[in-house]
Amino acid sequence: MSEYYFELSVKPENHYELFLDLLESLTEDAIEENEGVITIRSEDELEDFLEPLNKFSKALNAKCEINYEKKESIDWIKKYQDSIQAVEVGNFYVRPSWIEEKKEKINLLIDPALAFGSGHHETTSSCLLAIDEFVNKNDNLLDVGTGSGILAIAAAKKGAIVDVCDTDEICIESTMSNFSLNSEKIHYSWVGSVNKAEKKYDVVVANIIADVLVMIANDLKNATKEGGILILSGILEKHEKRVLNKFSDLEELKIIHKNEWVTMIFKNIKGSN
Ligand SMILES: C[S@@+](CC[C@H](N)C(=O)[O-])C[C@H]1O[C@@H](n2cnc3c(N)ncnc32)[C@H](O)[C@@H]1O
Repeated sequence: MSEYYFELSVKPENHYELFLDLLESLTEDAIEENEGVITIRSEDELEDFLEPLNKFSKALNAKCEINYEKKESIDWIKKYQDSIQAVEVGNFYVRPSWIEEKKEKINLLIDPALAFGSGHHETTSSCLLAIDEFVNKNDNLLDVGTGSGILAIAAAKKGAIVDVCDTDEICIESTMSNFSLNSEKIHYSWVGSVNKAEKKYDVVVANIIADVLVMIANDLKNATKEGGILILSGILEKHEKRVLNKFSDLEELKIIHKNEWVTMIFKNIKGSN
């Protein structure tokens, strides 16, 4: 891509079609027509067009505004990539593929796609901190509402055996591709929710909104082993009490507040609801 391009714009007050015909005969570059202005952009200089245009205007006795500029090119892909930053959360470093790894961190490679979960949101980063603290090697973990798969990948990097589910099929596809980007394996995945879980887990993590967490509370507890850990997030402070009440039969281990978002970590002391 060149550093510069050239832009010629022509705004005839009359004989618009004749000017358009002339420019079409002069160039093979694309011509843009917008509100009476004809514009040509090219990586090649367009200076040679000025003389014929001026002569044409004179011959027609037409009034015509002509502007010619050299402009700096914008690398849109680079601009987009620069707008996406890596984020450090505890021992994790979440980064897109075009940002260099940090050798001293647990790198999570997540390329931004359609699914939620880049690590920048407070709920995701709080869950990452909880995973770092409460997930151990060989734990069986279920990520409910996996989105991009970021939490499941973090757990897999800590040596957990991970299952994922999401009600949105696109998220499962996105999770699969992010797992292969990270050279990690999903043990089992399904489209749907926690009610379809076929076993109990050492750790269940669910970063979904408060209303849904309350609605599926019994299924979340059922999927967590006795003595297992349940990590809940996606809860706005105004819903904190309601969610705490719904899970009051569990032992509260930790509550993380980040801005207006709350993340709760419980131990399942009964093994079921
Ligand atoms: C806020 S995103 C969380 C993504 C990722 N786990 C993270 O922490 O960044 C919530 C995800 O939950 C999914 N979801 C919503 N309701 C669900 C339900 N009842 N069961 C399972 N997944 C659900 C959504 O499709 C979405 O991908």
